[in-house]
Amino acid sequence: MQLTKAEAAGKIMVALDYPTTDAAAALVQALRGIPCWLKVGMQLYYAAGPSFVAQLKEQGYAVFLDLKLHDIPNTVKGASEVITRLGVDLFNVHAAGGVRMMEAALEGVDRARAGSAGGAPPQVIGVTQLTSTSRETLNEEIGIAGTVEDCVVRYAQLAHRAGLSGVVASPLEVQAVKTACGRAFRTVTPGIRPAGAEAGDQSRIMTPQQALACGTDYMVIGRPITGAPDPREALQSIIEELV
Ligand SMILES: O=c1ccn([C@@H]2O[C@H](COP(=O)(O)O)[C@@H](O)[C@H]2O)c(=O)[nH]1
Repeated sequence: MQLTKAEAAGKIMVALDYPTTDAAAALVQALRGIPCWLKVGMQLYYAAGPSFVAQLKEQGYAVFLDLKLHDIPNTVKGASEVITRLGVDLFNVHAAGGVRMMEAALEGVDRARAGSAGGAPPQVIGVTQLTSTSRETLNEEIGIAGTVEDCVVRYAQLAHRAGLSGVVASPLEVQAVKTACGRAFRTVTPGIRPAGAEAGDQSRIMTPQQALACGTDYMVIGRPITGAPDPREALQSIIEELV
């Protein structure tokens, strides 16, 4: 599939993993005009809170709030209701919480929407196995037998059954997830490393080009951009690789 630069940028979610609003705002400023998504994870959200999310939305960005909810259904429902009111485009819950918990997240979205003036609801996706998890960790520490792919597909099927829009998985599992849950079921893939970049704590990785060839819908990319001497240039060169 031939992508335009704007389409390629729209597949990239830049992970704003920073400890302060100022540091995150500086990165956002550096990327100005590139129509990528922005991902706010735990570190930045705990530091900056809802007001920073609101600022990103005011600037016109599509925002993925990556808080990975995992609690009893009633608590997840309440948190999802509040998150929906923030106006984010996408948020996630752990598929390991089970079907009922994931359904509760969607009920929270519906409850927020019932009292609102409208606008598109956020999509909710399920985290399968973290991209830092290797087969050894899965089998020997966590105690789940079988391959990582088997486990990811099982969790994806639970998320699908609950009615979620897709999952977070590594690009290595995209094809298996699509086969099991259908092409419309979204895959959001961290574990992206341009050729030569350090894997760091990520275990299941692919280059942006490989991930695109596997059919990923969105690529989450943090340190290869945020840790680069020129983050804007780093993002642009990834986009060039995809067109
Ligand atoms: O399985 C998962 C789920 C979430 N993440 C998040 O994605 C980014 C990846 O950052 P890099 O610097 O490109 O490794 C980060 O915010 C994680 O919290 C993930 O990596 N794996």
